[in-house]
Amino acid sequence: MTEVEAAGGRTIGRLEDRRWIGEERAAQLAELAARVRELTEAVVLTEVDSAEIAAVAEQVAALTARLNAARDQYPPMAAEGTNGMVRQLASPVTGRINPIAPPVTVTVCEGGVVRGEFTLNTVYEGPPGFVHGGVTALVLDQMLGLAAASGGVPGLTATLDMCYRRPTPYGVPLTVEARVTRTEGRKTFAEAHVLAPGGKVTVEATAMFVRPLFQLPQGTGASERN
Ligand SMILES: CCCCCCCC/C=C\CCCCCCCC(=O)SCCNC(=O)CCNC(=O)[C@H](O)C(C)(C)COP(=O)(O)OP(=O)(O)OC[C@H]1O[C@@H](n2cnc3c(N)ncnc32)[C@H](O)[C@@H]1OP(=O)(O)O
Repeated sequence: MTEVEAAGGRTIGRLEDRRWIGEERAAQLAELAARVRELTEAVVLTEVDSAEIAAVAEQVAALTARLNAARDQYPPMAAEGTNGMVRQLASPVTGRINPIAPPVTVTVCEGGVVRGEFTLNTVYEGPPGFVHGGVTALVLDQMLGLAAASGGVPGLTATLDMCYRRPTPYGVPLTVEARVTRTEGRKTFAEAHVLAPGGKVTVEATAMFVRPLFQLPQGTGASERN
């Protein structure tokens, strides 16, 4: 596969530089990421005393050092999913090995709808009691991009327009649905929304993706499962 370069010659990614990891290791890292997500929320919510906070900080630093004993400079990929798309295991949205990803579980449905299921915890709070709007924008951008990749032309986000209808609650199951509305040459237009329990739309988004002129690696993107 050829090197992928952005305008100006900056290398943005070479799939052959990535480690390709199997199901067993991906599942093990996903388990670790799940524990780190719990840790992250515990940090935000803890009420233990300051001596205990200092002791835990020391232990966490030691654990980080253990993981860094052998580390790569790029996140790993996993073997191809269906649709011939590479699974970006460390996506900040769908990547189950990435502790900052909720993660969103994605399904490509009949009729070109790409559906994501996820729950956000208190770590993602924006206005008190509700999800940060930048977090729903992140999720919507990814889902719109996946819709473009699976039903249109894969590309980079050129525009992303958000419309926040209602506050999005955290701690409850949320659904996001995205689909392509049209394609024009290198441009793919898509729309998406977030649904709270009961089916109320909380956020709507539209986006345009442009296939860049530099060569994209075959199958770059994420599949319907990570
Ligand atoms: C190793 C990875 C490789 C990439 C993998 C992609 C595959 C995806 C697969 C799976 C998806 C997974 C999910 C991902 C979801 C998350 C996506 C992100 O987070 S993307 C990061 C944020 N976005 C950027 O960083 C873009 C920065 N911008 C650019 O790089 C350029 O501006 C780009 C590529 C968008 C367009 O640049 P030009 O030089 O190729 O094209 P020009 O000639 O400027 O525009 C082409 C047409 O588009 C219009 N256009 C471009 N930008 C526009 C804009 N902002 N507003 C309106 N129109 C725009 C132009 O007017 C033109 O239209 P006319 O052909 O004349 O009709």
